[in-house]
Amino acid sequence: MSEIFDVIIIGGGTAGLAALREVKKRTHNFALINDGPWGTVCARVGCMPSKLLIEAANAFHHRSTFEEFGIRGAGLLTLDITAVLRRVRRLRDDFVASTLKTTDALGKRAISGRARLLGVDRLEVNGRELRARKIIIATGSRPVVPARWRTLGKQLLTTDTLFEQESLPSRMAVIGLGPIGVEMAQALSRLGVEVMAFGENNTIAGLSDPQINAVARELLEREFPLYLGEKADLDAVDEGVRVRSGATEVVVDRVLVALGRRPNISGIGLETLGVELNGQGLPPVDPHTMQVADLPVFMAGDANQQIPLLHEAADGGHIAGINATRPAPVYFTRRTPLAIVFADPGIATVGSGFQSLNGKKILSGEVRFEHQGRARIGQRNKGIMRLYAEPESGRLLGAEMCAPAGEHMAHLLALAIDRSLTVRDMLRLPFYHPVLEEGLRTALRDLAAQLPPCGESDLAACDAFNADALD
Ligand SMILES: Cc1cc2nc3c(=O)[nH]c(=O)nc-3n(C[C@H](O)[C@H](O)[C@H](O)COP(=O)(O)OP(=O)(O)OC[C@H]3O[C@@H](n4cnc5c(N)ncnc54)[C@H](O)[C@@H]3O)c2cc1C
Ligand SMILES: NC(=O)c1ccc[n+]([C@@H]2O[C@H](COP(=O)([O-])OP(=O)(O)OC[C@H]3O[C@@H](n4cnc5c(N)ncnc54)[C@H](O)[C@@H]3O)[C@@H](O)[C@H]2O)c1
Repeated sequence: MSEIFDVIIIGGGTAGLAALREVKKRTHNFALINDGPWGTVCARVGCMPSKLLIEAANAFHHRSTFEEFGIRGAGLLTLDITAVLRRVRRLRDDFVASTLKTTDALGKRAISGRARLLGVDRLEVNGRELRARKIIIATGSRPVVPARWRTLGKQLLTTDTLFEQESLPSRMAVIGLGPIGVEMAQALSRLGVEVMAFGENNTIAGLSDPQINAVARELLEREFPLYLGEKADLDAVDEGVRVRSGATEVVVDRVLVALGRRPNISGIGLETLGVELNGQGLPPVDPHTMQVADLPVFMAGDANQQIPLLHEAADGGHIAGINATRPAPVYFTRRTPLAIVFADPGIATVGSGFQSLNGKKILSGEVRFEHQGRARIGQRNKGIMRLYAEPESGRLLGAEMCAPAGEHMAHLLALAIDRSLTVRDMLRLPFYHPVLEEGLRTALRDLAAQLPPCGESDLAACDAFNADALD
């Protein structure tokens, strides 16, 4: 007779750990199975090491503002790239260790091995069959690398291998300009690598508003060339790797491939669940319960390909963990959409992005940061933010931006959208002076000018001075 667990979680990443946190509260009869290294993609090879590299790159890049501030000698500063990468790994190891505390404490209930489903209540791992009343699939995702490109060997990097490098080459191509490509291309360029970036689409970093995209492109192009609108292809040549994209052909030392990520579902036996799988081999998953069809099976995190972001993986795992330990699933309302790309200026989409409002009647308000007072003070006066609102009510619906302090502005806007605040509600809030958020207020005023006027006794009607020092 094989063992019967209340819950088996497959995948010890962020979604799996979030599920575990909930499952543990309700039963001790569970198992967590993880294939490959423990420690989560986020901490090992994702969010954390990428942000570590970006911070070092931006710190070095700030020397370009020193002369204007009156600080001399910036040209004498040098970069010890080996030390930069060593720090990335040192802090990365610390972050990984923080996640291992949870799984190390599980003892025999943490199983290292590759799980394969045998049905809705059975799976196989390390040649052993386990049974479970409920199963949570949280197997994450991995970088897409075309089979033909794999022959490039060590000349081809992904974010799985980038942070393990001891040094960086002189010339690199970054292929794919989604969030990963944009973040890493800018960081590598700021760390002194000659970067050439290729994207098959004309839009970058997940943006959909053409005006924001145009500004983001223009700002990045000041730092390194972007070749957009054509699929890139690679070949090994004597001098390195040849990248071809439309009429462009360049030879580089190494290539960072950032073509997207694919759910880890091949060979895990989803076909044994007895539900129809879509073209990508995925079963139907309710984003409010994380349940797979009406089965005692749940699927969370990057594995279900719904919203491949850390906080969404954590939420999905949380929901799956609760629902896998209840007789009937609870329906959860998901958070206001928020996606941030840690470029400089910061790129973000909040609430409904421009594309999702396509065809709907909306008002848009805009600010450009060239003349914004605080941004000029800090030499950060680049970028644009556009807000979208409902014409009748003035309710904020969404925003896209490539703006200084974009990650913080995006959170403020997410709060406003989540609370269904209107443009006037927001203009009634305090804006300290001089702060970058006054730029956000300018965009709100742009929207307010398109709405029916409010009364004189309402501070929301407070106009701009049209003076850089005061707005
Ligand atoms: C470079 C990079 C930067 C990122 N930056 C950000 C960011 O700044 N902000 C943000 O929100 N998101 C970011 N992300 C995305 C974020 O990291 C992911 O959305 C998140 O880590 C997904 O967590 P998960 O639990 O679904 O998967 P994972 O953490 O990948 O966990 C899945 C686990 O399941 C294991 N597994 C797979 N198959 C099996 C099997 N058959 N049996 C047992 N175990 C299996 C895997 O080995 C893995 O350990 C970034 C991602 C990358 C790659
Ligand atoms: N800051 C963040 O929140 C953050 C950072 C990094 C990653 N992530 C998450 O990780 C996921 C994966 O990121 P990603 O940037 O790898 O994927 P992505 O799918 O967003 O972007 C990949 C891009 O590569 C392009 N591409 C594909 N083949 C190509 C080719 N041959 N030549 C040129 N371009 C090609 C695609 O058109 C696409 O635009 C994202 O969806 C995101 O959710 C988030």
